[in-house]
Amino acid sequence: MYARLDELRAGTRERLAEVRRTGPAGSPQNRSERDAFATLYEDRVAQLEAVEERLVFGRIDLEDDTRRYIGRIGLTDDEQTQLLTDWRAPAAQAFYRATAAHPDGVVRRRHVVTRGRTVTSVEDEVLDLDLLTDDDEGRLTGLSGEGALLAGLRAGRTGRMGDIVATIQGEQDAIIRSELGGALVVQGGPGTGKTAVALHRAAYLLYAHRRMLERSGVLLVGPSRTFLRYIDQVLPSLGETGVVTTTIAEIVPGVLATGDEPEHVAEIKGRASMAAVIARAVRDRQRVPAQAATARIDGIAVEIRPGDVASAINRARRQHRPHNQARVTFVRDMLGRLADQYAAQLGWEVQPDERAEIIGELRADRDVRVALNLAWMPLTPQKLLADLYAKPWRLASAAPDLTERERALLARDADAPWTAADVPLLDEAAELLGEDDQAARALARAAAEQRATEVAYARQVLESTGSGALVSAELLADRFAGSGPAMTTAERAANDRSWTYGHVVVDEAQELSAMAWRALLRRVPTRSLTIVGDVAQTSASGGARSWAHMLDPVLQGSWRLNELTVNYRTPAAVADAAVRMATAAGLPISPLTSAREVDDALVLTHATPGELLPAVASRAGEAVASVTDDIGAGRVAVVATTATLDTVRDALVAAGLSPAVGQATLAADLDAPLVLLTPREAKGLEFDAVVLVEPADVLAESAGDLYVAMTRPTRVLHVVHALDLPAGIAS
Ligand SMILES: Nc1ncnc2c1ncn2[C@@H]1O[C@H](COP(=O)(O)OP(=O)(O)OP(=O)(O)O)[C@@H](O)[C@H]1O
Repeated sequence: MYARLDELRAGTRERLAEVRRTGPAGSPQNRSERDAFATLYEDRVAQLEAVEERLVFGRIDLEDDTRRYIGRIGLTDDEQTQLLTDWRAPAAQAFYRATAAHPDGVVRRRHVVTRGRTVTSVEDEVLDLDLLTDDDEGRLTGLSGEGALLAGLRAGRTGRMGDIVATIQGEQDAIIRSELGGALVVQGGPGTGKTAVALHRAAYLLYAHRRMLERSGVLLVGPSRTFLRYIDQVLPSLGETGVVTTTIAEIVPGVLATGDEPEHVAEIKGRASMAAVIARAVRDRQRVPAQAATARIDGIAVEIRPGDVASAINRARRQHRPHNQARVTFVRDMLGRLADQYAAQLGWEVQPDERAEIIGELRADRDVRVALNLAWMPLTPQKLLADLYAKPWRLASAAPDLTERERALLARDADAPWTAADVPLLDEAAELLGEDDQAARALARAAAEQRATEVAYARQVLESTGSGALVSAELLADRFAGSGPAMTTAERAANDRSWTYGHVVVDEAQELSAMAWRALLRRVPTRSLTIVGDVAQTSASGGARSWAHMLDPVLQGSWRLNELTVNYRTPAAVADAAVRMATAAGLPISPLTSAREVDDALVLTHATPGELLPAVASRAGEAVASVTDDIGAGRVAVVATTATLDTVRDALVAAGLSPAVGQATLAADLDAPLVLLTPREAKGLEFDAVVLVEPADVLAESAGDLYVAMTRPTRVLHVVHALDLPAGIAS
């Protein structure tokens, strides 16, 4: 298999070199065509490089005496005989699904473990009952490929999530291969593989529906940049590089949300009722003046009269177009009325070209412009929202249903930085305002004609080179058309606010506010979604405690629920303590079975208030030393509330430990052996060992956060406390 892989790599590199050798000569059309082919081959080289580790991980022996090897990608030899079956192909499904009760034609399943290009072990499961010996009996139930699975789970954390293709379990496989259409919700407790499943599903859908998804693209939404960095190697290792990843805070291109704000302010901004507030704020910018204004053009006076403005506004609104586009109608209408006033004063019959001239003069007149702008202001989303927050009377008019106190909480300076919760509101505003798109529409018409020619040409090229399996004519035409380096679908989608994706995957979806859902659903009109999360791990006060409560209003009840129940991350003793705590705190937890036991996985340390911090430092030091001893590397996190973060850091530094701190050190934090995080920053991540500081403080902020913090470690949870332990932790 590796020999074949090497051949393919060499062949693709040769073709790439050849394309590059043709040099920069030729027409622009030739050049962009060459760039497009170069990108195509570069992508292929990158894909072939990325599958080096564990290229082959499985084999199934079938009833008809055939054998099928399962791996990261499909490989055929020169005669097109299948050497390796892509894990996503229908022919690979039995590898994940077959059980002794439903063997699906499989008599034996083999898990192959490799290091580099060497096979280090194989593990067989015999599914044909007739071939079983008594010793095998016990292995009929439980986890598939248990040895390979447990070895994978025991390995030290690297600070980056890895893929799980070799050991996907039955209940996970069913979700990964679930049909593309509709909204699929995956609920599961901590460590049940929701993130892993979401990523593998994205890779699966791109494989199974490539024609459809390669041009529209797949969007993956995660809770934070740290989290996106944590998972950023998984899709490339599965041979997929074209997925756009983002957070809600980054969903509007060009808007940088760097500001922070209290939870209760973000909660107000996330309410569904804010959609109506934004809509009213836009309408408020279409105003009839209290008095007429007068403008003088060449000594002739024209009046901008309230009655005229009112009727022009009504006519423009009847078009139901976005504010900035409807404004064009409003202005044209008003200029016509003013031209009539002007002409009536001339004393002669005005001819059409003279009338056009008058309109031109009126349009250029400063007083006319000011009066028309006051009546119907061209606006950007940023200007609308900044004015709304900065001017109490605007907010009072747009948000009559908020209390005075709530409105006061929203008040801020016009130049304050945007926060994450502002971004969906900006998106809402962008939708209602629209762009002034006259020029854009003319360009689009010309582009569409050009494109039809390009697609036809690309189809010809593909037919003559036989590259049809790698890329479609439409995609290749897109790349011909891009000037400079050929843009991929992902790059173009990420830069376009109004891009609509073929599928959207949302992780930690329980945190999304109603306004965030509106912004997201705008990007996937087909409602083809994978929504994963855990309603017990919610921390945002605008987030969900029940999927129905969150999703029914936005998806009109049209979604299907799947549950994951086996916890692959956390040792049983730690998971049990977390579940007891969560139950005592009344969280809506999912059933959770741990895949493994680890000795001494839960260590409780009680200290006096004065000794708390030294005890934390000493536990952290021990944890770093012990995971380093065990596995040569490893990751340890100290988790503490925001309020205590600084003192905890000082204590760690005083003890000679230098933790990377939370989101502030984005580049360093995931690779550092020791990090200091708040529970929210730790969400979605995992570590070998976690030192949890004063759980009662965490609980006081949010029970969901404590549940998250307790379920991050793969080996050991140290709980260090001076206050009483929250109920349930100590059994
Ligand atoms: N089938 C599997 N084979 C091997 N490892 C697995 C499997 N399923 C999950 N894991 C591992 O279990 C750990 C937890 O998975 P993941 O982070 O996807 O869980 P999660 O449900 O998203 O957790 P949380 O809700 O706590 O963030 C990861 O290290 C993942 O690689």
